[in-house]
Amino acid sequence: MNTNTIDDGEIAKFEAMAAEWWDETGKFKPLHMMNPVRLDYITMQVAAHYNRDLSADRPFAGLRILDIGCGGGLLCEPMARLGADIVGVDAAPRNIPVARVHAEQSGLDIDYRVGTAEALAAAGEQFDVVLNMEVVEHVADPQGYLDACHDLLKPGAIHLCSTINRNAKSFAMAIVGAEWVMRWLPKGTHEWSKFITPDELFGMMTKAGMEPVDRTGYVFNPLSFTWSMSPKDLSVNYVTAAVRPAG
Ligand SMILES: C[S@@+](CC[C@H](N)C(=O)[O-])C[C@H]1O[C@@H](n2cnc3c(N)ncnc32)[C@H](O)[C@@H]1O
Repeated sequence: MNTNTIDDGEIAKFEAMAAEWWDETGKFKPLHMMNPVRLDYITMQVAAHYNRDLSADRPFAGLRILDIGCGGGLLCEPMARLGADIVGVDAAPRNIPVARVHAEQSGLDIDYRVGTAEALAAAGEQFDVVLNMEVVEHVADPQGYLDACHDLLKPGAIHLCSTINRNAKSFAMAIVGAEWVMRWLPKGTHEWSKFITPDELFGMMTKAGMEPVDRTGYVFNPLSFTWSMSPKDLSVNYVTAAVRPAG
């Protein structure tokens, strides 16, 4: 594989915000608000795929999980608490010390590294689960990125990927609403043209060699300020599950 998924402009945006990862009222407020619903989806999909009992003490013990584009570790930490052997990788170097310090303060053992999916894949690393949440809309060469994510899956492993749909509503909600009106994110955090429709994402995953198995929306309620899952409404934010065939 010969790709470079790093978009220097995107990495610079995240470098500038790195200190704010764990500030629930700061620039990553949308991810903090979204986290409970994302985690429900991830835990349910992983538990179902590997037949794990979520009422057990460390239900993900023995599972090697990669969180690619891990940012400050908002997803790595709950995975570590569930017992997973978790590796968090991000292309923005400033994110990694922030993630490491927070994990240390939380008493969690997480392997954080600066890097990319393609570098890990070239090194032959493989995982039982690849988490790929809110990253694909920030990379250069999304197809090359998903090809690398495929290679990072052990045969039979599961890939969970969330992103933002591309349509008039997502422009209104994710850019005008979140960046210009609510000012949750700095203007320019998202480029509408880099958003990906669910069909496009499934097409790229299939081309990469994965078998898509689920797609679900998550929807923001502006009255209750909460997020919920919606199997029918994928008009803005959505998450997908796909597997690498076993043989
Ligand atoms: C919107 S944040 C999502 C962070 C985290 N996945 C979460 O959902 O909490 C996108 C992250 O992807 C990282 N990123 C962007 N391009 C990347 C690439 N090519 N390879 C790895 N990480 C990348 C950014 O540095 C940033 O931390």
